Amino acid sequence: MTDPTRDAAYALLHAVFSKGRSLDSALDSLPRIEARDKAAAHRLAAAVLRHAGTLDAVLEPYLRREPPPEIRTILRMGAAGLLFLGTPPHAAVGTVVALTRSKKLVPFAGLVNAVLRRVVGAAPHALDELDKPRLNTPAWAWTSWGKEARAIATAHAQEAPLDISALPGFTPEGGTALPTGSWRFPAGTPVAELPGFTEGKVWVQDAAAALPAKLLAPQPGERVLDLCAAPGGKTAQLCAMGGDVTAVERDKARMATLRGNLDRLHLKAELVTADGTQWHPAAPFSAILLDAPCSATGTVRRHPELLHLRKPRDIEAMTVAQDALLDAATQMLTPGGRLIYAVCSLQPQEGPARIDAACARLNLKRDPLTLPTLPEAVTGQGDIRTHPGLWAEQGGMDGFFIARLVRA
Ligand SMILES: C[S@@+](CC[C@H](N)C(=O)[O-])C[C@H]1O[C@@H](n2cnc3c(N)ncnc32)[C@H](O)[C@@H]1O
Repeated sequence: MTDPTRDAAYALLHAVFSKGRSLDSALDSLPRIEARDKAAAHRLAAAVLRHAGTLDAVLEPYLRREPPPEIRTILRMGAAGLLFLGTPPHAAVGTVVALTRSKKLVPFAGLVNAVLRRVVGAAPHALDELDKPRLNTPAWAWTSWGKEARAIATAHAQEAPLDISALPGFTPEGGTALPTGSWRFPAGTPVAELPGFTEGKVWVQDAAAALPAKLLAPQPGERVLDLCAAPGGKTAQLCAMGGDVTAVERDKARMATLRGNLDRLHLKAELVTADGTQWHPAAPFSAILLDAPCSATGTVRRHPELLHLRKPRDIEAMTVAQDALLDAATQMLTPGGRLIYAVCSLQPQEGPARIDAACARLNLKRDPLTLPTLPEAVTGQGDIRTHPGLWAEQGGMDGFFIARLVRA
């Protein structure tokens, strides 16, 4: 017998590995199945993506030659069930052998059965000697993360907690108050069950993602530009702080999501659907938030497919877009005005290197930041760099790079 969970998990992994799709978009296009099966399939696919390097190292001694990619996926699924999800051996092996047959890979069913039975035998100590963080991280990413690489990669083994931001004056019951002002709930908490969600008092936003708008600190009534705005977590913060916010977003569908999010929170901003590198405001702004598109390597805990899909050349391509947006934002800034640049990336090319280049090319200078509630995130240059290994005991946080610039 095959089962709906294994079928759906295989479909998710096929979409990621063979079609380069994100896990979220693959989940959206699954055929209709029970919510419980869908959640279990998501958990299994995410475990394979998070631990793929470790799973391959466990399987390696039992494979005489490279199996077809479909069989490697099936073996990883069986081993992930056994080693990371506590699936009983007969179920972990039996279901993926049945899956192998149902995918018309019958000649490999014996191999899958034999290899996974060896893993069952080795299971109690199969992971003991392995350098799991290193095995699960591509070499280019590990090298680029410098001395924090091990802490970051270790944190990637866990699902991220659910953080929220709340409107001023609202206290989300049952949440843990974080020093930076966000509220934390355990991973897997259903969003609709969050206190204040249906009343439009809170929105989902990682603790690190909440920092850029706080660091821009708009004055009540100040005209503020949010240049890459959707889905609008930071727009909501800027509005809630009393800013007179203009939110620009290029993608129509994402702008519709932003509009829905602001409506739910009863917040108002001027919404402009436009390419931020082409749009010209009627008057310049004294405060701009540029939360630029990026490789998103700071969000691997939430999107474990990212390290399988991203390649170094994608990061180079992002820096071109980031420079163009920095050029455009500078043109929209009043003399003496401040610009917060943020990316949810751990890659130095998308962070400090973009700011060094902007200061050399444009009429801008770095204005060093302080962050008394998270001093360990402040770099020697006065930028902020968070990563999932910070506050590790409390569940970590997304990786963000944030810099403040002023126009001379
Ligand atoms: C990192 S996300 C922004 C997240 C958002 N600030 C928030 O807190 O919810 C980057 C956004 O920039 C948009 N974008 C990318 N290039 C753009 C451009 N040239 N002009 C305007 N928006 C752009 C993307 O569609 C995406 O929605």
